[in-house]
Amino acid sequence: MIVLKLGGSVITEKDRAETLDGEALGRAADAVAATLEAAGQGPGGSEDETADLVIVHGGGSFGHHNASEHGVTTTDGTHDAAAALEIHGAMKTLNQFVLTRLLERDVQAVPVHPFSAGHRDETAALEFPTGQVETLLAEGFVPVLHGDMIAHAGSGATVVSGDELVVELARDLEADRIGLCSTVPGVLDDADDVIDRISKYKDVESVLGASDATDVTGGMAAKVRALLELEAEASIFGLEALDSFLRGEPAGTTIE
Ligand SMILES: Nc1ncnc2c1ncn2[C@@H]1O[C@H](COP(=O)(O)OP(=O)(O)OP(=O)(O)O)[C@@H](O)[C@H]1O
Ligand SMILES: C=C(C)CCOP(=O)(O)O
Repeated sequence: MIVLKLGGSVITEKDRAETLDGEALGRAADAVAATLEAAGQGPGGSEDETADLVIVHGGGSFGHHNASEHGVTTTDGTHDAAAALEIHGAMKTLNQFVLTRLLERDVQAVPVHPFSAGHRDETAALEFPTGQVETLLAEGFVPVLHGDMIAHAGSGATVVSGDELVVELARDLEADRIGLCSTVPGVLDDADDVIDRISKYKDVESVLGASDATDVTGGMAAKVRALLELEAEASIFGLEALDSFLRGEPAGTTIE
């Protein structure tokens, strides 16, 4: 079981509103298709083995810009349905691009829109039932989720990041491999070298920042913090290492 996040910073041009990075998305889709084919789920595969894969994608220049304009974050919500729908709509547009690129490569990708599936309680804890994802996997689909809006008790609707969804899914589905593919080759130290392993937040706190682009969900700092909550190891790596990650090889930074 692999849970893979395709970061919005990879598949879009994050500093230009609603602009896809079609080439990068195509490369990511190629890597996914090749992995499934090797495991027998693609057009040339033997179907003797299967590789369960759940994909989550982030927002990049879809979603973050809209959320920022409406002052909506993971903690500051809105009761304005039009604002919520605009943010959700931007994410669904990007989701459609991702699904199309995967379907073109015979990956049996189907959407799961988190706005219709989960909620946060009064303490902001995320409740995300995964029965639909498990059923889709068992039926041979590749569920494709995305950062989205989510009902939030007492705050209307807030943003849920793809990173939070990765953590929930990885825990519930007992993922063997968890990867965040981002626009950087890993978590970088203050000399811009990739940090090999991270086991404590305080060891790297001083080098962790937000995203360079418009981002309402906390950038690298939020990613590392979220992944450290998991018992299983997770990796943060760049697009050039996606093939290696999917093959089960080390990639980028390992979060223990
Ligand atoms: N120490 C660090 N190492 C690497 N990147 C860092 C670091 N500190 C801050 N960053 C920023 O974090 C960004 C990656 O986080 P970001 O949330 O933009 O990624 P993403 O998940 O790919 O995109 P999205 O949130 O749109 O899905 C990098 O592009 C960089 O600007
Ligand atoms: C901005 C929205 C709606 C989702 C952001 O998801 P992320 O890019 O994974 O943090």
